[in-house]
Amino acid sequence: MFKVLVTDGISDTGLKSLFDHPNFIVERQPTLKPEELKNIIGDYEALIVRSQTKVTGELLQYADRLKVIARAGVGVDNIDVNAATGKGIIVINAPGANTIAATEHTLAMMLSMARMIPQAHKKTVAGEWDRNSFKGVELYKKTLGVIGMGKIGTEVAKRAKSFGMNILGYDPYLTEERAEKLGMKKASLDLIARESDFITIHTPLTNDTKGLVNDDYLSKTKKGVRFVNCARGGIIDEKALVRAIQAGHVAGAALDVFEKEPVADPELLQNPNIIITPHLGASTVEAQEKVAQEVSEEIIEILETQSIRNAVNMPQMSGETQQKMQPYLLLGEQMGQLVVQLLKHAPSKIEINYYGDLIEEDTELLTRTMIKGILSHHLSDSVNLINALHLLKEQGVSYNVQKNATNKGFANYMELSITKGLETTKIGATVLNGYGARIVKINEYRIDVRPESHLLLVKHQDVPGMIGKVGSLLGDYHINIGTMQVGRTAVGGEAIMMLTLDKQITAEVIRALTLISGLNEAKSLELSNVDPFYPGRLELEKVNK
Ligand SMILES: NC(=O)C1=CN([C@@H]2O[C@H](COP(=O)(O)OP(=O)(O)OC[C@H]3O[C@@H](n4cnc5c(N)ncnc54)[C@H](O)[C@@H]3O)[C@@H](O)[C@H]2O)C=CC1
Ligand SMILES: O=C(O)C(=O)COP(=O)(O)O
Repeated sequence: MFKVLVTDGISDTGLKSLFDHPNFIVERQPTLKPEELKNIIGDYEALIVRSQTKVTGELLQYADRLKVIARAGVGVDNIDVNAATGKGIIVINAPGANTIAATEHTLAMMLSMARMIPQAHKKTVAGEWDRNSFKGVELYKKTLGVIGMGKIGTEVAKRAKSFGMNILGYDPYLTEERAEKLGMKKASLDLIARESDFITIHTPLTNDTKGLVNDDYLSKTKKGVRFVNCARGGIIDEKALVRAIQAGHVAGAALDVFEKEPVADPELLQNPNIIITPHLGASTVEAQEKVAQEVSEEIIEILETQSIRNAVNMPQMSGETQQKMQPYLLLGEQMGQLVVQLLKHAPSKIEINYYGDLIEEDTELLTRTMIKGILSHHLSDSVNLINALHLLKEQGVSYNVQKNATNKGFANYMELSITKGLETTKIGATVLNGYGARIVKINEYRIDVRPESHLLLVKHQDVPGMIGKVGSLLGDYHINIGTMQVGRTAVGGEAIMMLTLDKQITAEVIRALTLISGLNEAKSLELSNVDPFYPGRLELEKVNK
C-alpha cells in the first residue's frame, strides 16, 4: 500500500486514478502549517503539491519514506530539488498541462490592463458611472515583446498575432526559422525594450532571470510600455517597476505572480496602474484536472512499475531512445558492480569511455547507472539513479566521461575504470546484436562473458590442468558451472578464468580453491538487482529473462 499526501487545492476529478487504485491511500491536508507537515511527512511515499506548499530541505529530512514529490503544475521553485535529489526522491511535474490556462490568463491580463477593466469594474459597482477616466489603448498594430518563448510564450505569441500585433521574441532556444514560422521576429532583450508597447514574461525564475527587468532594463524601455508577468515573481524587480510607473515611464503592469505570495506590498496593491490576480494563471477547471490527472498517473507508474516520464531531477529520454538504451543501462550498472568488487576499495576516481555507436547517444543516464553500480557496493539501497551523481560529489570522487571516435573492434563498446591510489581496475563491455550483453575485458585480459548473478574470477598460472582442477573442486561442492571463459595476455604467464555459477560461492569454497597449486586468487563476484528507477525497467527484465 502506498500513501499519498495531497496539500494545496488539487482537483478531485484529476486525482481519480489514485482514489480508485486499490494500492493507494490518498489523504488531503490542504491547510497544514510547515510544522504540522513536518510531523506527518514521514508516513507518505508520495506528496502532491501546487505552488503554495514549500517543500524545503528541512522538511525533507523528515520524509523517510518519500519516493516522489509531484508538482501539479510547471514551476518547481517551491521545491528544494537539490535536497530531494540528495535523498534520491524523484521530483515530477506536469509540463504543458496548464499551458493554455496560463496563456489565456496572460491575454486576459493584457486586455484588462489595456482597457482598465478591473479599475472600471470597481468604480461602476461602487455606484459611479464614469465614462471619462478609462480610455484604454488598442493592441492592434502594437508591438509585443515575449521574453521566454517556451510553451506558454509561444501560445501567447500565436494568439497575440490574431489581434494584429507585431511580435518580438527572446529566448536562448528560439531560432530564426521557428520565429519565422510563427510569423514573428527573433530579438535581443534590448530590441524588445526599445520597440515593445507590451512586454510579457514567460521564463522560469532562475539565477539568470531573477531581476531581469530591473531599473537598468526599465530605463531602456519605450515610454508608455506595459508589462505582464504571469510567470514568476522576482523576474520583474517589483520596487523598480513601481518607481518606473510612478515616474510616468511605464504605463501599467498586470501581475499574477509576486516576489512574496500572498502579495502584501501596498505600493503594488494600491497602485491604480497595476492590476493584480492572486497567482491564478493555472486556475481553470480544465488545467487543474489535467495537471492532477497527469501527476496521479505518473505517481502510480513510478511506484507500481518504476517507470518515469516527467522527472525534473533525472535525464529525460524519448521512448525510442529508452528502448534502444535499455540493454546498455542494465549492463552499465553491472559493470559498476563488478569493477568495484575487483578494486576492493571505494574509488577516488572514475573514468568512463564510450566508443562506436554509443557516441551518438545521450549517455547521461548510462553514466549514472555505472556510478550507481559502483556506489551501491558501499552505500547499498540509499543510492539510485536520481541521487547517484549527487552522492558521488558528496563522497569527493571525481569522474570523467569521454566519447571516442574509434570503435575498439565492436559496433559499440564501453569501458569503465576506477582508481584508488595506485590501483586501477577496468571492465570493458559491449552489447552484441542478437546475443545481448557481454563483458569483454577485465583489466588487461580479453574475455567474453554474459553477466549473470553469480560469477567466479580465478587468477592462475597458464599451465595445463587448471580448468579441470577448478571444475572438479566446484563439482565436489555441488556448484554447477553455467559458462566458463579463459583469458591470458601471454602464453605461460598469468591467466584468468571467469565462470558463471548457478549459485553463490561460499568463503569455504574460495579457501579451498586457493589451495590449488598454480591458482593465485579466487574471487566471488555478485551482481544484484537493477535500479528500480530505470525507464522501462519491466520491459528490460523481460528481455533479459
Ligand atoms: N501564473 C501561473 O499560474 C503559471 C505560471 N507558469 C510559469 O510560466 C513559466 C513558463 O512556463 P512554460 O512556458 O510552461 O515553460 P517552458 O519551459 O516551456 O518555457 C520556458 C522558456 O523560458 C526560456 N528561458 C529560460 N531562461 C531564459 C532567459 N534567461 N531568457 C529568456 N528565456 C529564457 C526557456 O528557454 C524556455 O523556452 C514558468 O516559470 C512557469 O512556472 C506556468 C503555468 C502557470
Ligand atoms: O504551474 C505553475 O508553474 C504555476 O505557477 C501554477 O501554480 P499553481 O498550481 O496554480 O499554484
